[in-house]
Amino acid sequence: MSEHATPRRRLLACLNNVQFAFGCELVMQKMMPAFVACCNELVARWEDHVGSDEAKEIDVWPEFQNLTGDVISRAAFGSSFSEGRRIFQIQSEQAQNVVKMLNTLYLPGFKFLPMQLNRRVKANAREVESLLKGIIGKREMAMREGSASNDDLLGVLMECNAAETKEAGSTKPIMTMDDIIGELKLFYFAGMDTTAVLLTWTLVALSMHPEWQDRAREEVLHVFGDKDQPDLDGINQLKVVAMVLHEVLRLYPPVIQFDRQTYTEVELGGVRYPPGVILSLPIVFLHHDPDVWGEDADEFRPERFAEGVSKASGSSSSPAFFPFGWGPRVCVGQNFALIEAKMALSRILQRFQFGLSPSYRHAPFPVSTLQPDHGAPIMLKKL
Ligand code: HEM
Repeated sequence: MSEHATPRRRLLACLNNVQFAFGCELVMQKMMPAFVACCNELVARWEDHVGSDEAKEIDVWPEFQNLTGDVISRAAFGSSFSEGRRIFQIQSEQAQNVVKMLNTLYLPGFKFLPMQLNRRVKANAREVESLLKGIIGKREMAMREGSASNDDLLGVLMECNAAETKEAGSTKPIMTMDDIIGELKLFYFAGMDTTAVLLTWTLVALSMHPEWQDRAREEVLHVFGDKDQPDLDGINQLKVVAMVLHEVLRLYPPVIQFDRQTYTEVELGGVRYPPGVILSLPIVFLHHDPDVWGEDADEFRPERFAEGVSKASGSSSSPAFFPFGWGPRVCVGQNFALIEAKMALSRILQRFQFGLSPSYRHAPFPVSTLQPDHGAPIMLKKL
């Protein structure tokens, strides 16, 4: 990296290292126990819930939010998991508080008034910061003593930060404590509900299409049998499950659009845009475009992805499948999310048969992600 690199560019380099880490088989191998533990806890809880009854209803949407929150906590903080879990609970509450704030009448300066909600938001923010500072402080000390592990996200970030700081010949760390706290908070927001909605819509789709549920289960049982610790090798062999997840990501992209801002004058589709123009990429519309996907664009047909993502959109020459964004700012957690989803789905398919509850109402609704507006009540039956 050039010596003229700005702190922001170096910070991005750290983030790219995280992307590399999540793409790296060795790091993902180290995170597998966290995934297995959380998925097995979920399956055990569902088994208790169903008991010996014929079939029992469960709203899988909050269940998957808990699962993905737990996974992020464990993957991000390793042994400091319990403090991580508390941070996840507060962050979830903060997200609801933000929605409440957005739903109140906006008055300038409102957020500075000592209202109950404002006080709660500030107290939560202080608690998260202090918990994160505690965890980071402990890890810094362990790094100095040479006893820190780098098999969690915090370890990867701190190790990259130390290496980048050394390379820059700087006496001050490239990423400050506040930067690291900001990145960790971002990982909760970016990685929790996105993966939870992916899993939720997958269970809904497989309930609506039992033939695909059977095919996916057949594959999982073929690869893992009744093994309760699915491994990365097996996860990488799951072709039908991957096709199903891609088709769900196409029909119900968790992030329905993302924006880009021009920083120089650019020409796009014959139109010249000056710097500073915000362009929105409507992922959800592209994913449902019949010109790209064919007349059955709105139908659930995982076989589109049988020959991989690039061949799925037929004759279209431009990329039309963007669930994780595109380009240098593509989602750093896509590998993480897909492994997590495959693992959870494998464990569920091994143990349960499922279908929609009569109380289910299909209402995908964009909040921050494309969420089920009335939850996702599913009937579960032990196999
Ligand atoms: C199904 C699950 C997920 C979906 C659909 C998803 C989607 C996205 C999208 C569309 C973006 C914006 C990309 C762009 O602007 O080009 C993004 C960014 C990001 N995602 Fe994900 N994401 C998922 C899971 C995760 C997970 C599990 C993590 C963390 C463990 C994560 C961390 C991030 C981060 C940190 C960014 C910002 C990257 C940057 O600004 O450079 N995501 N994600």
